[in-house]
Amino acid sequence: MEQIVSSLWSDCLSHLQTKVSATDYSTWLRPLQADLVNGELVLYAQNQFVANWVQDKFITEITGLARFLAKSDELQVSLRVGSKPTEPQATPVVEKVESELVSPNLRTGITETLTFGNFVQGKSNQLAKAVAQQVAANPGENHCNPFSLYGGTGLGKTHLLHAIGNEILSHKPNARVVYIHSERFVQDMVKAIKANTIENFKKFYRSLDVLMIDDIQFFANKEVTQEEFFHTFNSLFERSKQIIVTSDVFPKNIENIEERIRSRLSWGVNAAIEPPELETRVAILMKKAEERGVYLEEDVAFFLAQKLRTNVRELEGALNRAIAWSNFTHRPITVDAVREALKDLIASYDHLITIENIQKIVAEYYNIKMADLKSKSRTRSVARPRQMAMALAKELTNHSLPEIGREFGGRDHTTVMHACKTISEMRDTDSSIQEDYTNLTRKLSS
Ligand SMILES: Nc1ncnc2c1ncn2[C@@H]1O[C@H](COP(=O)(O)OP(=O)(O)OP(=O)(O)O)[C@@H](O)[C@H]1O
Repeated sequence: MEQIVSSLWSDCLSHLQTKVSATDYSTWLRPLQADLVNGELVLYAQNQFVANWVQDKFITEITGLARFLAKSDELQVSLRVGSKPTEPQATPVVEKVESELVSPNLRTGITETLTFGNFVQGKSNQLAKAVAQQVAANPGENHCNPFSLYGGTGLGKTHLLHAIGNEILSHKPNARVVYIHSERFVQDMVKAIKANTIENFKKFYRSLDVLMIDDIQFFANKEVTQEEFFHTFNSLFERSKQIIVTSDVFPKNIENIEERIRSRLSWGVNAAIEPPELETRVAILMKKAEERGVYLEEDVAFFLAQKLRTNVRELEGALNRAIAWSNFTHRPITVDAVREALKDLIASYDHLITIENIQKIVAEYYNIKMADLKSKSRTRSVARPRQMAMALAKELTNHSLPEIGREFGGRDHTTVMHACKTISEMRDTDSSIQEDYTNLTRKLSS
């Protein structure tokens, strides 16, 4: 028991040493004495001042680490003033913690809620997901090691890493699996060098079963980190331990990373993740809303998915804003409400749609000439599409009414206003106009 506590606490100290300054470590943390009392990790400080300081500044970090290392989410950590009693106190609860402490497992940085189950699959990410599932089923197996996942920002790379981690741990709860963002890896390494604990750092990363490093492009120009990563990579790879990295571009094209690392990253398997297509964006929104216990109408999901086209993180952010707005105002989330609540965000996307583009798509859709939309003709076959194009220009761009009028053969702003009003009213009463409107917005936004 004594040995278990001291090993848990010394492991905690080794990690803390790489995370806090050398002064903090030697002043506040190293002098603490540890004991297990009724299944709780009790830290003894020599006086109240030290106890308060550690409580304020370090208790969250210590608790997190102790739970990871003990693999017990229930492990409590508390501070007391004084010295550790010579006779350790034990109760049956200790048995549980004790058995957990001896296991060599480690689960660091993995978010339990990011799983394969809540990763929405579409054409853009199905290969990446399939390879990720294969890696999770057979970590360390040669042809999938290393696994490099690459693609633009906010497209689900990190989500897939966590999903792999969770899947592996669900089958092998004792596996030592670590997820770390590359910037954090660099920071921890710098601290370890300063604190003279780099050997612990190296030992730690080389002892893992699965190492996942996110956004590895941040290693660019960091020669010392690259050197350490290179040796960690070799050490893990030689022992068939799984390495997974993500990057914003194809690994061979990451700039300012040593060639020997780039070439190693292409040894195994790589998969790209692309921006999701409209239907997948809608499905993601519906899933995220469901996870938050919110019912989202499909037309709202379509509206948001049409507006925000390239980044799932922003799409999710927009949904969160809409939900917050609805909670705050006690109003339901409708298309009009979302349009109003997210005006600024939507406007930033709208500049991508031009009046000229709208005229072209509308003319094609109604099989008329673009010039007709700008002409003086008042025949119905031209006037209605013109009104539709004006309404879409008002809806999907940031142009003012006079600006829109000018682009339609120099018409007055009241004509545009009238067109918007007519189309809006007809959408409520005439299903074919509503259908045209939906089809056209989809064409313009995808
Ligand atoms: N297919 C998907 N299904 C469900 N959620 C998704 C999907 N793709 C992305 N997300 C969500 O979008 C958000 C952003 O994804 P993530 O953080 O994984 O992006 P990333 O590709 O790692 O971005 P970055 O390169 O900026 O780190 C997360 O909340 C994630 O859960």
